[in-house]
Amino acid sequence: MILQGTHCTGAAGKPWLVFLHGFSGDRREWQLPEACLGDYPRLYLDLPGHGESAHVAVHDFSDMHTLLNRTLLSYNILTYWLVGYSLGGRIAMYHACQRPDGLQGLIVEGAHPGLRDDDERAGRRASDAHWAARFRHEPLEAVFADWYQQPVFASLTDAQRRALVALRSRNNGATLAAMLQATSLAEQPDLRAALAECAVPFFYLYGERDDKFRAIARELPALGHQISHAGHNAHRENPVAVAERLAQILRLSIKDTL
Ligand SMILES: C=C(O[C@H]1C=C[C@H](C(=O)CCC(=O)O)[C@@H](C(=O)O)[C@@H]1O)C(=O)O
Repeated sequence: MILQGTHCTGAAGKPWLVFLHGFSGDRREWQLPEACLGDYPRLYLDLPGHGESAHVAVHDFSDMHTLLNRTLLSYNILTYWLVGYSLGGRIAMYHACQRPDGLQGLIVEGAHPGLRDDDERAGRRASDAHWAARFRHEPLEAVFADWYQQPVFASLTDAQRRALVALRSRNNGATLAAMLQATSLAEQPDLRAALAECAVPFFYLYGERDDKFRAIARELPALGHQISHAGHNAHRENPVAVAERLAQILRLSIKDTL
């Protein structure tokens, strides 16, 4: 079993860029201008429980790491950069902390490195169990209408919320719920110490209107980049700025290694 994805060819000698979307998204959400990244080979994956990987399930982060490794191998991807948004960023950070062969760099957008406090974990576990029960048993339109009222999405306009609710309601509620709990922030180790020892270049993008993750960026041993005119989902709200920043990061990092 591997994850389904879309792969795009690139210039010889360039590392693969592997994109991991956020909770309730899918591979298609990375609508980044081809002009910025087109000469890199790219793989856009659907995470377990999502898109064309809806039938794929994982039990925990270790299982997700093993599945990602198997998927990369099946695409014969031997050297790559990981680009992960939110849930995809947490999965990418966990993967990087296992020091996988072939990983050249880590770019994370608006993702949490892990909770420090057991009470916080217990609270998050209960909250994610509540959301999971709603995703399993209620109409997705009603659940996502409440989901996008969470503080992390405070910067969204009503029109942006309506568009996201319509888009995200095409998911399978039961498989979303399973992934939400299997890879809940409550189940993720606190990765801060391991990230500080991260053996590859580590970059962290955040939307200028995403107060929560702008603050988290300051705690991390990563080069932080603010994306203007954007909230939590920066690549959706300002794809040009995200693509240009990715291209700059790659250009400068790969030049340094030549
Ligand atoms: C509510 C919080 O966390 C949830 C929101 C963001 C994460 C995500 O992937 C959402 C993607 C989107 O809807 O655009 C999600 C996750 O990391 O799994 C969280 O469950 C919060 O305040 O951190």
